[in-house]
Amino acid sequence: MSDDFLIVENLARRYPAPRGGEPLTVFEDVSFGIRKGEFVCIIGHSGCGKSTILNILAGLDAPSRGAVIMDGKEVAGPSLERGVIFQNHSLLPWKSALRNTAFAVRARWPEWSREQVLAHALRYIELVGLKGAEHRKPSQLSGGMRQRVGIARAFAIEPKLLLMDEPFGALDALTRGMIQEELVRIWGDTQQTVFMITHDVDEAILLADRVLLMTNGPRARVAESVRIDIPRPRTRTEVIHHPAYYAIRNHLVEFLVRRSKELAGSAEVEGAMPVPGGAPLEVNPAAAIAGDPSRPASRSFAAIRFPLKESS
Ligand SMILES: Nc1ncnc2c1ncn2[C@@H]1O[C@H](COP(=O)(O)OP(=O)(O)OP(=O)(O)O)[C@@H](O)[C@H]1O
Repeated sequence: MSDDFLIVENLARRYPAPRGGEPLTVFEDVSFGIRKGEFVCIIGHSGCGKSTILNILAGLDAPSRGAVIMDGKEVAGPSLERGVIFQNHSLLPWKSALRNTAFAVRARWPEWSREQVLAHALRYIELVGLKGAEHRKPSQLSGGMRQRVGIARAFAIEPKLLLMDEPFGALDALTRGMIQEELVRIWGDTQQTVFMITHDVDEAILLADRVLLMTNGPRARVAESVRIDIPRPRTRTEVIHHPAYYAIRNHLVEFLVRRSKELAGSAEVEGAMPVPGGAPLEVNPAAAIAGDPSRPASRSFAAIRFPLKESS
């Protein structure tokens, strides 16, 4: 029996065809596990079903087939045990940064006193670097600051599982980099279990313990689970100098450019057969160069962000 904290078993999501006909199978046979305290990113082309999977993990959507088990219990609806951060932080516009965070904290621990709630919320506001701006309303904050409030709010309720749907997608590169590093630090402090969608290969390498790679839809599946074998703590500047960095990066980019399409919709393609139970193939691109830091790193890919907006 698996000792994973989160178990995703043979998940499929189908939608009825708009005018009769064959239903649309967005993904099927999606199976993976996440250990407690693990940071897992998922990458795949636009439309393969990443947000749908995240919504199912959150309990905001239901699968057509399969199940999600968290901490031994089947996920059957939304719960404060799972915190979600979306690209649009959805803050309450009439409440300050502190009150937005406190609002969630009160919902999580209704028995707490007002002082306890505010002190707890303030701790997380400080953790995301917003001390001094805690009384500002969302309209008085920059996009990056608003996203930090969203992160503070999600971490403050100390969910058992934190789900993030492209949380930095709307931010400029500089702000994005700063907040990514803050997230690395906060995650290091809190050891949350995290599942995050990103289109940014470098972001995934900086943040994740493992990256799940999805084939193109329809009938998408998680084909590979790629280990990011780079020691922590990681910083953006140091991570790119690690000997394993380009091996990992090239593997991820190569999957997205070529194999995500080749493996799409078919488990019969040679090399694409998932291991029994639909679990993804375990890959460690760093293993080949482990113990050989002198090996020259290939730099064959320039900065690439996904999606490339293509169907299968
Ligand atoms: N209610 C619905 N009815 C029919 N099809 C739907 C519905 N909701 C989503 N879909 C389809 O499901 C597919 C997966 O959508 P989803 O948003 O999960 O993809 P994604 O991988 O997160 O995409 P992106 O990277 O662009 O955000 C899309 O093709 C979408 O058109």
